[in-house]
Amino acid sequence: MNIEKFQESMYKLIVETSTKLPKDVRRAIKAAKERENAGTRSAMSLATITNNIKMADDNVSPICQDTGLPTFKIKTPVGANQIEMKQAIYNAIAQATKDGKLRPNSVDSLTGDNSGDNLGLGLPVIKFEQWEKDYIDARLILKGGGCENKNIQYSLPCELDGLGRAGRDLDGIRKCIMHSVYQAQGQGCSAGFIGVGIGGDRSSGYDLAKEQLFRSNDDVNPHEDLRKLEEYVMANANELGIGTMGFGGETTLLGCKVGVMNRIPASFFVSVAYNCWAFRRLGVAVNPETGDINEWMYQEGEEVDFGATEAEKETAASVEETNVVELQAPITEEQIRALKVGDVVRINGMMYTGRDAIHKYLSDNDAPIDLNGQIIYHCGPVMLKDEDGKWHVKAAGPTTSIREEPYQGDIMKKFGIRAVIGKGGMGPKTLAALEEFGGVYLNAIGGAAQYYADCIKSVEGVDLMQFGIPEAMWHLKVEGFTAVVTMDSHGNSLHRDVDKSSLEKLAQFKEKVFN
Ligand SMILES: O=C(O)C[C@H](O)C(=O)O
Ligand code: SF4
Repeated sequence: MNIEKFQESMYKLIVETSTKLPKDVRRAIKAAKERENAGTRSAMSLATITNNIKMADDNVSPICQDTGLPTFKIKTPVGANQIEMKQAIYNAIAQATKDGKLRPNSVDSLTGDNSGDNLGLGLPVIKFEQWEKDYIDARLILKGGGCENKNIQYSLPCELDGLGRAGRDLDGIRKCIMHSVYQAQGQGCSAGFIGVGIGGDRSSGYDLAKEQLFRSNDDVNPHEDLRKLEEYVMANANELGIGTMGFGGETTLLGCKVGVMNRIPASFFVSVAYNCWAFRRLGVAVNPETGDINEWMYQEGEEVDFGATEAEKETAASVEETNVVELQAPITEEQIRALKVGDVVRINGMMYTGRDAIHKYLSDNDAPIDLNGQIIYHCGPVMLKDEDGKWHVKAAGPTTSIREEPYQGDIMKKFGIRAVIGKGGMGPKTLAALEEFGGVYLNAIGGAAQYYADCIKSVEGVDLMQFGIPEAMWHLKVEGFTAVVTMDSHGNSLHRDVDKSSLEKLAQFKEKVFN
């Protein structure tokens, strides 16, 4: 095999997967967009999402800043040198990271050190299998952390919120799947895709669930019962009304694929792998002699192009109908108290990134800069340094805020921070702090990393670089950065409301459907 050529083919697969959504995923997003009523928050979010997909296409830049945990599934003809292929994949991963197509995402679990090149113990994941065919089938999924955290595994029988008992039968499985969509809310950047694995043990069950994410979203399950189950979930999950980013709306789920394997008598697992709308998985058929790509997978059918001008117009139009407030830090308590859930804010000026490592750090240490009246952005961007040592933002969407729940309220009070931007919402502790102190939670559109990178006009500095690129505190100057107030200083939370109403709707699916 021409291994240099194979490495080049793997590099192409990585770049294409990170920057261009496959056609089956685009079709699902397009259909969701057509279902959503113009002018709603969900419609506005979907317009931002499609606009972002288009920008990623045009810029050949990551669709989302979290380029995930790369997982390769490779089938090789008997005799192919898998050791050599593995090294070529490592090289291609390191190169794609250097080129800003992947965020350095490989972190030492104990020390927190970022390897900087996406390599390290156990990463990337590469699963080889041999087969009788005469070509290499190489598939890649880049599954981000926010949606990965919303995976869930049920051990039947069990009691489920809203649904009651789930027994060891098809109907119990049905309840688990409906519950899995409910518990994800908008935190995994809904609308999402789910892969479900029935049976196995805890680890093979999850593997089976993830395996389902490699099926085309348009296929039909050949197993009769599973086909019925998939169709049932697709027909009913949207009734939960969680909507894009958990804003409420018509589309919550874009795909559901279910697989089954045997189990041992005592165990009955239903494992669900949740994937965000930024469903980045592609595949190629490679010639085992030349290393060239013969064919791309998941690319049947017409091009689904999200025309930028049309999307931009729609985004702008839906924003105009809402109350738009301009914000510039430092922000006063009075300005914050004037904001209400549902308002759209447009931010100009400075904001500072802070996510997991920074929140932990700030709870024990002083801030490196004066944060009084400032805005914290829950974001781990993709950054590149040019020859002059200047940093450039390549992708910069929000991260899931709920992880900072234990710290957020205390830190806002300690440093006088008036606004935090993130996605998926926060819990009761933060809501109480916002009310007491005069703060606001702003929801940006998860995954819209190109859209927000475009709003960032310059990088003015960086602190705490020892935490690595995604976790450092970046000083960003923005223009026209748009987000929605979803938690205000009057005790209102859109997230709490959508959770409550979707739980009520979930209870409508309590009655037996399958025997
Ligand atoms: O790590 C990130 O940038 C985001 C993460 O994928 C998330 O959804 O929270
Ligand atoms: S931020 Fe959202 S879109 Fe990006 S990887 Fe995380 S869950 Fe997916």
